[in-house]
Parts: sequence; structure tokens; C-alpha cells
Amino acid sequence: MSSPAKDTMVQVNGLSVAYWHQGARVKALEEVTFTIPKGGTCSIIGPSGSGKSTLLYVLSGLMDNFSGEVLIEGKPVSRGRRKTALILQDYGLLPWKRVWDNAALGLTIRGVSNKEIEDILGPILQELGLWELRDRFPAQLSGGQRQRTGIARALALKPDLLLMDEPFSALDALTREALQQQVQRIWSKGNMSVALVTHSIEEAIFLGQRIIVLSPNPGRLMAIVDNPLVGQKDYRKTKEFYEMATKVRGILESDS
Ligand SMILES: Nc1ncnc2c1ncn2[C@@H]1O[C@H](COP(=O)(O)OP(=O)(O)OP(=O)(O)O)[C@@H](O)[C@H]1O
Repeated sequence: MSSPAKDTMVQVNGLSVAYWHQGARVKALEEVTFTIPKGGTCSIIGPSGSGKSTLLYVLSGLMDNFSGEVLIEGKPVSRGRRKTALILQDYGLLPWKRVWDNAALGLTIRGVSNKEIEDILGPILQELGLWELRDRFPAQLSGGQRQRTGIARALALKPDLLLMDEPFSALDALTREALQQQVQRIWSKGNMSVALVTHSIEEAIFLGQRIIVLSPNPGRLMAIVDNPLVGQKDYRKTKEFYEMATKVRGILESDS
């Protein structure tokens, strides 16, 4: 087993995953290798079917049927890791619970006291602009507000590894950009490692210090692009952002 550096949060070595479907073996990922540093953000981009969601399931510990090595903080990935949080596309909100209770759900399940929940959740809801909406039900929220509630729930658990599967895909362009900006601010505080799956080249570049590019099915590693200007003011409007988008697009198109 290789020994990861102390500043590495995620280390993936030669990861391959296959599913069985109607008696046939369907390859999802083949020999994928990369790392995510502690406190670093990483976008995972690739066409439909390139194994992006599969990769997140493996990192979350939900899927253990793989070959290769997956280490989180130097230890083999496991389902019970309490400091890993996963946010899925449908936000996972319970329709009969108010914003507050939906955001508190993970803490409630862990048996955290109401007093402690208040102390943890208050600042998070404030930061995400949800405080005034805390008594609403999900049906009374916009898509962006629902997504922020899902993010609040994950942040309340104080994860050191946050995994997000296309979290903004259902949102209109402006809401999406505003929310990207908001999560970028939270992440830039640097105490969390983040892996974000996306179809969007723009989103990958706006949010990931490192961009993992996967090939069409089965997903192989096409490139790891370092994106050091992430978080820079008005990055989206710069020449460098445009050049980075052209570079990532070129890599994606080189295998289609
Ligand atoms: N439960 C399953 N059984 C059989 N095959 C599956 C299963 N889940 C995924 N696959 C296949 O594995 C491959 C990778 O799927 P995955 O959902 O990880 O890709 P993706 O890149 O996230 O796709 P998308 O961008 O469309 O969400 C695809 O070919 C898919 O059809």
C-alpha cells in the first residue's frame, strides 16, 4: 500500500468499477488515479456515462465493489466515515419538515441536543441566507433555496470532505452563479476538501482548484488540470478563465 502525504485528503490509485446489468458487465471507471489535497477543491467533469457519479459513490463509501485503492486521510474508504458529507442532485429534503428541521436532520440523527443544534445551525442558515426562511416547508422554497437547505444540512455536520453531485444543475443561470459564488466563499476558508461532479465546464473552472477530466464510457483519466486562480475576484470575467475553459473543452473534445 502506498503511503499518502500528510496533506492529502483523498488518494485514488488505479480505481476501476464495473456494474452487472442483465448478465453483462458494464465498465464505469477504468484505472483512475488522482489526489485531492486537504482543504482543496476538485471538480470532476466528463460526458454523460463517464462514471462521475460512480466515483462520488466510491468516495462516499456507499459503493465498495471496486478494484484499486481509495484512501481518505490515509485510511481505506468506509461507509461509516462521519466527516464525509454527500449532497445529491435532488437535495434529499423531506417535504413535511420545515427548513430548520431539514437542515438539522443529520445532527438530530446523530443525537445532538437541541441547544447544540441551535448553536451550530444558526450561523450556517445566516450565512446561506436561509435564516428568514427557516419556518418554511420545501414546497414554499425556490430551487436555489432548496439547494441551499441541502447544503446547510451537509455543512451542519462539519464535514472535512464534502462530495457534491451536480448540485446546481436544476437552477437557472443567475441563481446558479450566485450560489456558486456563495459556496466558493465558504470553501475558500480552507477547512474542507470538496469534490464536485459537474457537466459544466464553467462550473468546473469556477469552483475547482483541480479539474479531473474523464473520458466517455468507461471513464478514464484524460487530464488533471491545475486551476490556481480559482477564487480570484471576478475570475469568471477574466481572460485566464476563458483560456482555461478553452483548454478543458479541448481535452473533452479530443476523445469524442
Ligand atoms: N446500477 C447500475 N447498473 C448498471 N449500470 C450502471 C448502474 N449505474 C451506472 N451504470 C452505468 O455506469 C456508467 C457510469 O455511470 P455514472 O452514472 O457513474 O456516469 P455519470 O458520468 O455520472 O453520468 P451522468 O453525467 O449521465 O450522470 C454508465 O454507463 C451507466 O449506464
